[in-house]
Amino acid sequence: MASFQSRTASTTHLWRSIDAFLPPLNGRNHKGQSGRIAILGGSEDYTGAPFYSAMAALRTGADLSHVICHEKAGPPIKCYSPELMVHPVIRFPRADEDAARAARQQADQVMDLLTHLHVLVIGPGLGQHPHMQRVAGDVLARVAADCQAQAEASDGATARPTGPRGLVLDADAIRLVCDAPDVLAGPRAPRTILTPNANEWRRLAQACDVDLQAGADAADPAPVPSATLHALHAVASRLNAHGRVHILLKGRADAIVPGAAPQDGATPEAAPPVAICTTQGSGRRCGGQGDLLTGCAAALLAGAQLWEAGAFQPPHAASAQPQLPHTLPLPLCAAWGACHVVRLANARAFETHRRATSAVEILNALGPVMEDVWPVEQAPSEVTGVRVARI
Ligand SMILES: NC(=O)C1=CN([C@@H]2O[C@H](COP(=O)(O)OP(=O)(O)OC[C@H]3O[C@@H](n4cnc5c(N)ncnc54)[C@H](O)[C@@H]3O)[C@@H](O)[C@H]2O)[C@@H](O)CC1
Ligand SMILES: Nc1ncnc2c1ncn2[C@@H]1O[C@H](COP(=O)(O)OP(=O)(O)OP(=O)(O)O)[C@@H](O)[C@H]1O
Repeated sequence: MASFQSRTASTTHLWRSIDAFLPPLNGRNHKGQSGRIAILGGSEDYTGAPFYSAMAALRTGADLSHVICHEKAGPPIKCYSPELMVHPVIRFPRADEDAARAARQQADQVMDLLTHLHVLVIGPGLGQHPHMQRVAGDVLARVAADCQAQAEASDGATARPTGPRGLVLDADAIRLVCDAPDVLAGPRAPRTILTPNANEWRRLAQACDVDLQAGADAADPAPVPSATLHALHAVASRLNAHGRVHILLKGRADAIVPGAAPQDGATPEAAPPVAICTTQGSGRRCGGQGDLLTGCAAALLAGAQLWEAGAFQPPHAASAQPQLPHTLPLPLCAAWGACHVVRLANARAFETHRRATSAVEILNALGPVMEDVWPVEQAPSEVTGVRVARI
């Protein structure tokens, strides 16, 4: 197998791109304009995962965070935080009910909740119960089809999208893609970031008929071996040949690779950009960290897509919206940014909590880390000035 021709995006370029598309906090935008996120997950067994994901989205700067979950997961998640909007609309069908019909009806309810949202995360705590998988699979297929249809309808017109145009798929939602590898194949499919861990990656590669042993070289000194990057590109391209799907493989170094059809005779500059995140975390590897990553990625992807749509009021009344300094794919930047801040938050939480570090401490470190990495710019005088009116 030929070695994979890719170019690694520089950290500075990734950082600057995120700096440009992070929603400005200048008092000129209204609630929801900095990102409306939903998490579809949360089952009888797993209620922490969607909580971590939804809260991480808020801590990364999204305005509104919804959790759409199983009816038995709703009450505990509501008790964890008053900040989340929790919709426990999934319930197991009764014995006398047609299971497929019940799943379709519940997927209808979910679709209604997704109207006007920017990014949907599917997977945290979803579990493998056939009914949860069926509802989530139905929603995934419909979001993908709606996004494609809306994009086609708005070609040459100004029609506005009504559902999420970005997806983050994790954990048991990756099974949905393994079961239906064509679900995201459209040229205008939602921009999607898949975030498999090592197990999920093996399953996904197998479903896409990509051999992880091909070209493997145990002596490859790179943080992410060339053969792995090649396989990531092959899987992402199998899922979508138009560059709409990115895979973020989590591990000692995180690799983010876009899919696209390789071009014959492409110059090195035209090679697909990949992002590698080796930011120092800590040795602590507690459950829930992947869930935090999904929420961060969703918030950043929402910001990127809103920036692209020109949705933000510029920082100052007379200024224009900042331009992206580099032409890196937006999901690549969002995914790298999420890896970077979650690793930094892990390290920061570990400084205090050491062996007791858990996902909640990492969540609490996210805000300070965001401020360290992308400080909120000095607000203009029109919003900082305090005037006391004397009557
Ligand atoms: N508090 C919560 O509610 C949490 C719920 N979670 C949910 O739990 C469900 C199942 O997650 P699991 O963590 O069991 O499934 P995984 O597929 O992540 O792990 C299954 C097994 O593989 C092992 N494993 C994990 N990462 C590995 C790696 N890099 N290399 C080698 N082996 C590895 C694990 O030790 C485990 O025994 C998902 O729905 C997930 O969303 C998790 O996200 C953790 C937190
Ligand atoms: N060996 C490692 N060293 C350093 N960081 C790691 C390592 N493995 C994973 N990470 C980081 O932890 C984060 C979550 O990855 P992880 O593999 O734990 O996901 P997960 O198994 O899906 O998590 P969850 O417990 O939420 O289901 C990623 O951002 C990754 O950067």
